[in-house]
Amino acid sequence: MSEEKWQGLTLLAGIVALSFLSVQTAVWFGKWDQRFFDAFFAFKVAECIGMLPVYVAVIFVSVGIHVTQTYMTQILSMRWRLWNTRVYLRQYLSHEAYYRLEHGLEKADNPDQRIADDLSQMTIWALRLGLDAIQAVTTLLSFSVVLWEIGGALTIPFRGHDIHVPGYLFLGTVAATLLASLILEKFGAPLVDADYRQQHFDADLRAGLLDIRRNSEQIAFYGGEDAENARLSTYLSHIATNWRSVVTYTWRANFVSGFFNGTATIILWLLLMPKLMAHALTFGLYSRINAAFMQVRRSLQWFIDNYTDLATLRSILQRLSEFERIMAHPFQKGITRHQVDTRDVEIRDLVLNRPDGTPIASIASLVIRGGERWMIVGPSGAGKSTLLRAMAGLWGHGSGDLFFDIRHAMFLPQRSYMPAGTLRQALSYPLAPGCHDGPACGTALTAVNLGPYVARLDEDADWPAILSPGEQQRLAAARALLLRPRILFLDEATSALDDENERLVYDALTTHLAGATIISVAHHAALRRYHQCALAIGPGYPRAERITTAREA
Ligand SMILES: Nc1ncnc2c1ncn2[C@@H]1O[C@H](COP(=O)(O)OP(=O)(O)OP(=O)(O)O)[C@@H](O)[C@H]1O
Repeated sequence: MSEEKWQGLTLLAGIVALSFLSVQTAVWFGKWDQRFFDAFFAFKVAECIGMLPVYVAVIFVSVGIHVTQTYMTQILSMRWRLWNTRVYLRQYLSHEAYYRLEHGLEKADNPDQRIADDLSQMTIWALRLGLDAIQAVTTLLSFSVVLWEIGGALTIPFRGHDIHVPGYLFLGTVAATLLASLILEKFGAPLVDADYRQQHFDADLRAGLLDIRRNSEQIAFYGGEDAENARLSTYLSHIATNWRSVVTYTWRANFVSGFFNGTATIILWLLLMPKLMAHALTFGLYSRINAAFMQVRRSLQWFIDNYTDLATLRSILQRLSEFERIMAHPFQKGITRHQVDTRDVEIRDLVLNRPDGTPIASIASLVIRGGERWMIVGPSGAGKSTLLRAMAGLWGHGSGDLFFDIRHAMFLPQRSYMPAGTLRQALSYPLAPGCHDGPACGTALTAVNLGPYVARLDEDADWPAILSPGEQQRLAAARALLLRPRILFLDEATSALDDENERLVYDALTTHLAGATIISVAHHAALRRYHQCALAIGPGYPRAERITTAREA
């Protein structure tokens, strides 16, 4: 077991031990109360004053126990949250789980919220409720014994016989509390469903707001404020409607529990009547019975009082386990990739299907020799990007085998990712910013006509917003120049460029990456001259065809 886990378990054991101690101090206070009030009402002033120093000392210890327990719980909660989040992040960021969650057959909504919020909520709720439950059980056990012992037996005369009911105070308390709890459960149950729905509606609103942030420019161009307002208003109205149910159900549940709490002492008084009639009750004894009664009642009622919180925890755990299941669910792997240590790319009997099994395209056996440059063409929707996804291991629907140097291949999509930070970070992605020296970065940027940005390499700015789509595509091409892959796949990676810049980028790629195998998905006919072969796929080409072998480059 890791040191982190040991530390966590030690903290947990410490908290549980403090919880036992805290119950024991409460038991001690009960006994002390009885002795003190008996002396108090017997006017034994000196005895009362003599008992106070011990009382103060035990208060000191009991407060210390309580605050230390809270402190340790907070530390454990944070450690557990960090540990859980690290585990989830590792899973989320491995085997393309983040991609599968968005594009797989089963999607998980708002993964960001699950990792950031649900995990934090889960640790807080699970610890609080778990420790409270332990405390409730310990309290129940300790005070049940007290109530059973000091309550004594009740003798009921019945047809000339005396029936003895042992521990009648305890049994009476349990019966009354369970009855009240059943009534409360009946009134509280709809609140659980309403709370669950509320979380969903809140998440919808958050996701809607996030959509606006992500697509602010597109929405602004369309002047979509009214449409967005209407969409968010719908979410808000769901929240408002459900909120009314939450408030109504809360009112009902609170009323019932408040009424029971207010009248609980009457039940105790009624239970104590036989003792009172037998003159077997002193104020000290009453005070001790009252304290034990309250503790037993509260701990029995704990599960009902926390019914909604337990339901919240259950729904969080449900969401997290669903998320975990989908994360662990691998892509359908009908298409197999094989690592080979050459620059060749070989496709064997490839069939690309949609997730529902309908065919998109098929390519019979084909070998692209190392250093060759191929263009993949075909009408929109023919399956060009899907072919590249299969090459990248992101598409498994279909069958066939792909052989190439997976470890030294690079993929440039149409929209390249720009991480936040400096331009050097964006340029070096996915490697660390220090991997390439200044002159190498400068040469790469200049080669793709981004020379003016060389001086700003270390500027931390919102580069995705500053760089135009065409500049971002050129920056991505510069990444390839720096990374020097053996095989480069481009999926409309120059679609946003004018002819002149597109020519510049392809000139740079073919010159700097001489010897690399380049496979481009592109619509621009002008790009044909940079490729020796073209592979057409689509409905007009049931099998892929080599439509030209002329060396035009
Ligand atoms: N996740 C998906 N679920 C279902 N169908 C999909 C999915 N992704 C792609 N498709 C379908 O697969 C087909 C091929 O899509 P693909 O993106 O590969 O086309 P393309 O040839 O690259 O088109 P374009 O030239 O317009 O970029 C399309 O009919 C598309 O609707």
